[in-house]
Amino acid sequence: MASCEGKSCSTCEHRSKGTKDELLECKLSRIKHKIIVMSGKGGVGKSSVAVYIALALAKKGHRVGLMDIDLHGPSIPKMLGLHGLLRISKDQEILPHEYSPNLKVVSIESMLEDTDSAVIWRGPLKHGVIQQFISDCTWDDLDFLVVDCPPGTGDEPLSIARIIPDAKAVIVTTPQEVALADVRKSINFCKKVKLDIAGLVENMAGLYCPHCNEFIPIFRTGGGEKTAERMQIDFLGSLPFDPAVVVGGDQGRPILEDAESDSPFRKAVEALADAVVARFERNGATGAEESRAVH
Ligand SMILES: Nc1ncnc2c1ncn2[C@@H]1O[C@H](COP(=O)(O)OP(=O)(O)OP(=O)(O)O)[C@@H](O)[C@H]1O
Repeated sequence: MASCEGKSCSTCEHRSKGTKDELLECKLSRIKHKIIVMSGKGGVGKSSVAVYIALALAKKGHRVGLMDIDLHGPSIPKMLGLHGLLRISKDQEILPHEYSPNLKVVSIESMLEDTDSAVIWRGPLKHGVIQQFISDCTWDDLDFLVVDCPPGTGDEPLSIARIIPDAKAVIVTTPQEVALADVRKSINFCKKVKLDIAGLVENMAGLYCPHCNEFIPIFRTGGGEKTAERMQIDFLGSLPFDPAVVVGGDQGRPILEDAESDSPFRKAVEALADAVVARFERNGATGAEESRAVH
């Protein structure tokens, strides 16, 4: 079988003659770094973290794909103000939404006629949809693929860990000590499915008062860093709570788009993207090796 060697998979022999697995392998070989964003529990801001990491990486000049596999509650198109169904090319490839020249986005929501319809699929069917998403998408060459999973350790994270064996997990948590149990659950899941861990991100870590700029640690602070240390995984960074993130998410206009903004949230997102790049380009011990040391 001829390899793609930089040509589009839609024209290489994998599409017409290769097996599904060959096509998938071919597509994955063209994506340098794969990030799976996950969390032990819902509502910690996992999708927002996925969106802001992807946006910040794209703004720094990396070619980024953002994939929403939260099949039961996809939120990424809404957060980015993307409307309409995904188009299918004449070669039957899925054409992602082009949010910006460096950022392409696919979501299950953009494949459904009725976006309010509840998706009731069982594990094997979900696995097939996720596999097809990756192998049938025209991603071209990417520096980063950022995958947003539903909360918990169910079918979707399991499928994606199997489909993309060289991915690394970014685990999102909030600063409270009680979040520790959920982080431990995510780490155990990664160990079980042999998914490397890139590190931990703490979200909603305090609020800067919009009037006096005083820092208010709503959910306490520093819990994420302490947790990462205790679990022997990398701490990638902390994002403050910013009411503008909620408004931006609801209006489909992420706050990084505001060129004037010099907010603590924006600076924290940029630092987080730098930490992600450093983590993925660093040689040496992998997250899995580090997390294996956790008892
Ligand atoms: N740092 C932040 N500051 C302010 N609001 C935030 C922040 N992070 C997330 N939010 C808001 O919190 C809400 C939940 O965020 P999000 O949907 O990203 O969470 P999630 O963990 O992906 O949820 P789910 O469990 O449904 O997948 C959204 O309204 C989002 O705008």
